[in-house]
Amino acid sequence: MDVTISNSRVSGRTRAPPSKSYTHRAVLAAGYGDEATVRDPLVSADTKATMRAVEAFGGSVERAEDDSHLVVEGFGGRPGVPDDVVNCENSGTTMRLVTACGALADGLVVLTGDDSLRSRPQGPLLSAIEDLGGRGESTRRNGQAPLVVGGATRGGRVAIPGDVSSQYITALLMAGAVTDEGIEIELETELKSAPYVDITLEVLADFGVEAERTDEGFAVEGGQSYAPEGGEYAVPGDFSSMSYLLAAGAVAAEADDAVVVEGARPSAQGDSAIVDILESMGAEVSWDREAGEITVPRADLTGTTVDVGDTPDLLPTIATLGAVADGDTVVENCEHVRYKETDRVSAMAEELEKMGASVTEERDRLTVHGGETTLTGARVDGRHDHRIVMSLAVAGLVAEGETTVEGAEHVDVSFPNFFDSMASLGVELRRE
Ligand SMILES: O=C(O)C1=C[C@@H](OP(=O)(O)O)[C@@H](O)[C@H](O)C1
Ligand SMILES: C=C(OP(=O)(O)O)C(=O)O
Repeated sequence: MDVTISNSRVSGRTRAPPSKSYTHRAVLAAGYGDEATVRDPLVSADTKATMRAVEAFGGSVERAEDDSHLVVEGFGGRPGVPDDVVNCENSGTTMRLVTACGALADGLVVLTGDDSLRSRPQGPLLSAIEDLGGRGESTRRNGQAPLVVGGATRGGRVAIPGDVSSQYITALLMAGAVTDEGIEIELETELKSAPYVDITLEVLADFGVEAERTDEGFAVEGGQSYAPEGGEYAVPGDFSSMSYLLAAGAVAAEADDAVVVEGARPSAQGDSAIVDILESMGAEVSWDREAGEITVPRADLTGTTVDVGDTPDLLPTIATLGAVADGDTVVENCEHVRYKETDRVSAMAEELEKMGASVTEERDRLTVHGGETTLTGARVDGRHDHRIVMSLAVAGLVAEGETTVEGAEHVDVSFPNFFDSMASLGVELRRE
């Protein structure tokens, strides 16, 4: 599907979808347990992949008709051996979390995914599983999926790099809790995307599982059981998804009106940094934390410098904001953003350039030279990547003329009703 966006003004209220990261963890945590209800889940292409994996391991996931909750019957600690290959489609989180879970099976589990997922790095997690006495192999021996894992790993001590994906740590902590020996993780390099491990520790604690940060990394004891208090777990709103709505307000709100985004209760999400980033660019954002509402009026944005070591998913949003702002916006510490659904550093540089922006790309840094030209509508490629699609759609709000984003259906990965939300804020768009 292509979506064509006209230069538009926005105003009114909208609600952020539930968090993808929390939903993945809650569904798998419930899978490791006996039974739990997950309230306000994100039901999207990626989280459905995790739900199917829980079913493949012997659990079941029943969706309420209105998707207001899920009832998950778990596989009770140790996963069964699936009848078939587990297809994680486009979801890195699913593949990493399910790889470590699959290594607990008393048999072999085969994991695959789409073209994008089969090009993302899994090598450090496979090596960690082998070091823990399990089997962790890439069929092509290139550290990428398809993967074969299993061998009923008992846990132990393992060293792993922290600068490729924090999802390896999340995966080992979640699986480690049900091993015999527990897992101690030593970080060989600095941890990037660290707030995502904080999210994991928060969800584990809410499911009654103890894990901790140590001097060397992280540790989880074995022999634990997953069970949320009262049998229920509620998912908070998603700040990465929210970033597009807030950015839309900052670049295109009506002169006398603002955009109000609901579902913004504080949580461990690093991507709530979008509020500070917008403020540092000159937007007057107000966040009522108790009500969970963020209000953003339009602002004349100025460039800023952002280190995205902790917040890789914000890079596409910041790049778009930088293209609209006056002066340079520098995104630093972004090499790990190249290992996502696509290389998002290059993707944003090349697609914004098609709209007339001036951008300098370096391995670990992206500089958007704002204010040099006005953005012009163009035909841009969403790169089969939900975040590239949504960021380019926001740029389209202020570009002269029409912007067509190709492959816009990929928003279904994290924010299935993104274009409905944009239309409800007043964006003029056509889906073809
Ligand atoms: O654990 C998670 O839920 C995620 C961790 C991050 O990935 P990395 O740890 O690979 O940077 C992030 O980019 C991804 O969207 C979601
Ligand atoms: C990188 C992302 O997710 P995943 O790693 O789960 O594919 C994302 O949502 O931006």
